[in-house]
Amino acid sequence: MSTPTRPGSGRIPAGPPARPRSVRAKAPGKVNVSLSVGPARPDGYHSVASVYLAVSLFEEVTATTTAEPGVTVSLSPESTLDLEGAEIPLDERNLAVRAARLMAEVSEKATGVHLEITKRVPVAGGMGGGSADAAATLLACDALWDSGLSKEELAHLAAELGADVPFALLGGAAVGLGVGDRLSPALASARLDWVLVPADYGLSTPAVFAELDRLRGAEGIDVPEPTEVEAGILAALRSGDSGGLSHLLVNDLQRAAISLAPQLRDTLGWADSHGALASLVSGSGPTVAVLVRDAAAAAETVASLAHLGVEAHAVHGPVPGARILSDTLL
Ligand SMILES: C[C@@](CO)(OP(=O)(O)O)[C@H](O)COP(=O)(O)OP(=O)(O)OC[C@H]1O[C@@H](n2ccc(N)nc2=O)[C@H](O)[C@@H]1O
Ligand SMILES: Nc1ncnc2c1ncn2[C@@H]1O[C@H](COP(=O)(O)OP(=O)(O)O)[C@@H](O)[C@H]1O
Repeated sequence: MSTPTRPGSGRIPAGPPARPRSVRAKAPGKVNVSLSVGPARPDGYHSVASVYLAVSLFEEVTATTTAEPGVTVSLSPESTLDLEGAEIPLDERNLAVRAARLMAEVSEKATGVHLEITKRVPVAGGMGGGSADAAATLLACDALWDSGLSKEELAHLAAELGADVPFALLGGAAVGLGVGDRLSPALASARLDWVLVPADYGLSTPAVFAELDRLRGAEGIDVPEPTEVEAGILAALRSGDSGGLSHLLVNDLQRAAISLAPQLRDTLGWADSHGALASLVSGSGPTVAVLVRDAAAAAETVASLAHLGVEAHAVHGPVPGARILSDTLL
């Protein structure tokens, strides 16, 4: 994969372009339909084999050139999440800010930029919301600064930002190997319906991986490779066979997430006794992804949960990866 060259070396030149410009992009959240986790590697990451599915809950990022150099970020009041308790850093730790800075390093015409993020994907929920922000920002800044990076170059930058960022760029369905960043797109056009049940707390991804290591103790674990399970999942995704898929969902991180948040058992149990085809914790959790028969079943499940005071989301997948929505001279 080619590495973009870095003319700016991280320096963001002062001064606005001739006319301010604003680019809006969106990128989807994801569910890990399968997630097999191998042993910890020397760099602290774990090898994984995962089938990713992009779902119809989108983050949006509007990148606007500014007169001041540097990158600033804010959260849009259009966000559908309750952002009160969500711990989203609004400084250089924000994944969108990191994405803009990285893009500035490789863009001749980088300017100061303000990022406004519309949050819809549960924060620290195992659905890759921050990764979607980063993917949308890469695409928006690429357009804003006429960087003209290839898909390959964008994917390379995405992998520098986090294991899940390349998939948020790509979207659809894909098998992820390595740390999840080595992606092979899967043929999947049939629609699958899900209900996403967010929790009112988050789980830290590194903490969940560490808990899995603790629970496994000295168990010998092999580096995961795609098996018949992944092949079966891909076949089910191709044909939209939700019944077949329901027997194949697997997430090695689920027991670690449950160990840290035992109340997850209640959500999984509720889904199984209320008509779900299957349910599993998404990624490192705590969002629970419930596979249902069709859109009507999804609406019924959301309504039943609403009676219990739980706000869930009816979504479907696969959906496309990061896309530009608008590009405006102000
Ligand atoms: C578990 C998964 C499943 O898709 O998603 P989430 O539940 O976070 O959405 C991913 O592997 C998360 O990807 P992402 O959230 O991008 O992780 P990163 O920011 O790159 O890594 C955060 C930390 O998670 C741990 N980590 C992440 C990925 C991986 N394959 N092995 C790991 O051990 C490492 O401790 C790393 O320092
Ligand atoms: N743009 C962002 N949106 C949400 N969280 C972010 C963002 N940038 C950094 N973070 C930090 O990353 C953590 C994990 O974020 P998120 O992507 O929502 O969850 P997950 O990794 O479980 O999919 C958050 O708890 C937050 O501290």
